[in-house]
Amino acid sequence: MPETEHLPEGWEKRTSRSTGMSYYLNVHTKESQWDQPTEPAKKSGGNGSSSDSPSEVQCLHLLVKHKGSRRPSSWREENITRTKEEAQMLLEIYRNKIVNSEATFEELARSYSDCSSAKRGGDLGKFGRGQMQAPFEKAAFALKVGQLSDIVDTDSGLHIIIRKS
Ligand SMILES: O=C(O)CN(Cc1ccccc1)C(=O)c1nc(-c2ccccc2)[nH]c1C(=O)O
Repeated sequence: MPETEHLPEGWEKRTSRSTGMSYYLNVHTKESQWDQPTEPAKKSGGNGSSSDSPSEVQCLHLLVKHKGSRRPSSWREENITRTKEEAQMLLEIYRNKIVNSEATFEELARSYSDCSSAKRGGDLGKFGRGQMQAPFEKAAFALKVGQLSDIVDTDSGLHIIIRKS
């Protein structure tokens, strides 16, 4: 049930089922955002595209590499020897902690991601189509704002992704 609070016209406060984090839904365009709105909700998509197919997304990710990764090395471990199955098990543990609100995505990415973005809590910033490996792009652009992905397999390793905007 959407929570109500003193919001500008056309906005509803929602809570992400996967992370428990609050976000704001524009009831006209169905676009959503993390930041509390200060202006009335616009009645049409910003660049003409609906939120169903955004031109760019902003995501965090947590990468767990394995011995079959294209570059089995990271800031955490010079020579990564874990198997792909072990990487899968680790990510399932991390994902469950996030879903159960035992830890935040950022905390776990900062500690355990094998990507250089770990130091930014896994933040990749905004990216458009054609910038990331295909499986990563497909998963990221399929997410709603606030949604946590299943485990995604790329040449770099195994990932979980959360969409911020
Ligand atoms: O795949 C490779 O041959 C090497 N890479 C690519 C890379 C290496 C350094 C910085 C960014 C990307 C990685 O393994 C890698 N991929 C990523 C990645 C993959 C998908 C989405 C975002 C980042 N991060 C890293 C990293 O070391 O930090």
